[in-house]
Amino acid sequence: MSQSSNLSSLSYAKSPVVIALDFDDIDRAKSLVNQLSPEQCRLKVGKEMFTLFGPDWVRYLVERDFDVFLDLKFHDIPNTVAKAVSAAAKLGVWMTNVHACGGQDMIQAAKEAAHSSQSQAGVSPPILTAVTVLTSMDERQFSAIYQSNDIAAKVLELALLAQNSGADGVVCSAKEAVMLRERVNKNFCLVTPGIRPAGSALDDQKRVMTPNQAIQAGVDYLVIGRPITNAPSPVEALAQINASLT
Ligand SMILES: O=c1ccn([C@@H]2O[C@H](COP(=O)(O)O)[C@@H](O)[C@H]2O)c(=O)[nH]1
Repeated sequence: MSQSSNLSSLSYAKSPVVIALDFDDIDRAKSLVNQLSPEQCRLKVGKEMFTLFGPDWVRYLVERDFDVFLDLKFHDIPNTVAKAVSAAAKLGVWMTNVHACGGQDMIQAAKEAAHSSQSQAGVSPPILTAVTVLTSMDERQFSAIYQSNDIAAKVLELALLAQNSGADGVVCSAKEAVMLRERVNKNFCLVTPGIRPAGSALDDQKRVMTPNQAIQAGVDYLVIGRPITNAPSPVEALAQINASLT
């Protein structure tokens, strides 16, 4: 089945897969991007590629009409985060994010910055998401920080804080999606890294689900890096993931 016919069986105009482009070699990244189309996937630029290659790399992807998630997880005083989000919005990114534990004032400042910058730049404002508890955390690591084993309760607390502060959604594990879907607004967006097709290496991810389990749990966007980028054929790996979504 072709990639486009795989997608036509879904209810999305575009695939919900966001490929995490975590490369230290820009030529390898470009070679992959040049084999992809904006209907097959969105693209995520994180700390590694942004630090190595900067805003020009983001512009390269935006100019090719990809929805770009700038995943820099801002966490600082409100003024600093607002200015960083404003800069991201002016790059024309589709989504950017902050850490929810930066608090209400920081998230509100980020949201206001996203909206005011987009009107100056004449582009749509980026979706603003807030990171709850990293998907690389298990109960052992979590309890060393929070003196509790209840990751789901902290994810819910941070998601409600984010929602009440104006964020459009959260980054969480798909394991928390069913619980969140019952408690957050219908259009609050759930973005989930820690996605592993059955049989894939977990790497440093701890709270994982398969792509289709995540979609069934109510996730909006699946962030997937190494299972695609380290595959013998990343394009084929993406096609198989898209085809697995029901
Ligand atoms: O809680 C989080 C937040 C962000 N990430 C990012 O997602 C990708 C996941 O890549 P994989 O190779 O599929 O593990 C990566 O860029 C992380 O920085 C996350 O994993 N968990």
